[in-house]
Amino acid sequence: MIVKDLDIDAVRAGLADGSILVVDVREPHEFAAGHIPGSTLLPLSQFDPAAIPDAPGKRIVFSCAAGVRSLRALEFAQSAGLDIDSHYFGGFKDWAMRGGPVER
Ligand SMILES: O=S(=O)([O-])[S-]
Repeated sequence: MIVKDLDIDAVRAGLADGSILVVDVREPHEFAAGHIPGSTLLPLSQFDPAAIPDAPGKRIVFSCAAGVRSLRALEFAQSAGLDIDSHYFGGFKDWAMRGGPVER
């Protein structure tokens, strides 16, 4: 499996220049309580690689609470033959702890 661990600076930069789409694989209630602005929800519990949004020109970056489920999502996506290799290893906990803006 190929894994690129992105830190908060890489995620912030990618969101700022529009080069990434953050796909949040937490559960809906976690997403509703707060998420990274511009991220989209695709819970790992119902993970369907075909449901990963089509984001031309953007790199898909999985994110969860603390990097465990996002790694699983990478595994599922790569098993399905998708060219997705990046996750935010610190996840939303890191984002919120470091003062990243939170959307509800
Ligand atoms: O979201 S998590 O699986 O890292 S706790």
